[in-house]
Amino acid sequence: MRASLIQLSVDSSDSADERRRRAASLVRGRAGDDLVVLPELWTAGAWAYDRWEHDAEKVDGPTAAAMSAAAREAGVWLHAGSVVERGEDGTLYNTALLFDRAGELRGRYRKIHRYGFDTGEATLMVGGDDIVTVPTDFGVVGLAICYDLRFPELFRGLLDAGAELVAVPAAWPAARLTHWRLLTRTRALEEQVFLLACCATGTHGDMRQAGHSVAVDPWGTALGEAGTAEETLTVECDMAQVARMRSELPVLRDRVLAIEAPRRR
Ligand SMILES: NC(=O)CCC(=O)C(=O)O
Repeated sequence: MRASLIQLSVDSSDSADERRRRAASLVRGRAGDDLVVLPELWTAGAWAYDRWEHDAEKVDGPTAAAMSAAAREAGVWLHAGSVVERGEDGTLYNTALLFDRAGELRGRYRKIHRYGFDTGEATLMVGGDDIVTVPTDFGVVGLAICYDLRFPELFRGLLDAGAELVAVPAAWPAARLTHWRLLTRTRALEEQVFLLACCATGTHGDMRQAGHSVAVDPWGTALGEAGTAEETLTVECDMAQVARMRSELPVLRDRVLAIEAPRRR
């Protein structure tokens, strides 16, 4: 299985329309890949809160239309990162979209954990409720977004729902690159999944993005890691490695599901 992570630059110097055109053209250039992944909120900008009301769109809005067409033209599964979704009642969500090779929307995940500690996303958006996995022709894909990386219970839920690969679009700040590196490897290793984490680069909302998109295998080894410029990282994933590792190092079998709280003396 061949996957590409398109590490887009999301910079205050260009517009959502320009980025949409650029992303569509980069996706069309990935014919022959099985899966292509884009970053979090790459149209509006994950840290450009002042753009969200303006750039919010319905789940079948302009980003979905452009990405569906690009997926179909390239014949790839496309994880189109996430968009600022405007729900039926006007509520905003951070929503990831997964299209199949025919451009059909096959997965939609509303980010469960909102970043901001009572500011930004945590106040402007509503969190989702559902764990989402999608069967594909190369394995079961689980969906998570950026800050979700800090919550292992979501990844355990994705594992229990059958995930063999988790795609994580992100807009992680450069200042916390150490956390990004640790968490991406750890989530892949603990769930014994491939983890494809596609981060934005560039600066918007005064926040410099980390870049360093990474593909990690179930052993916790990075198959490839991007730098800090806009670039496409392409890796080969041997999906059979998931079953092999789960059988050769069967730690998941040793889970104790009901751990009692320690007794106080
Ligand atoms: N966009 C995000 O979810 C940011 C997460 C973040 O900055 C962090 O967890 O640290």
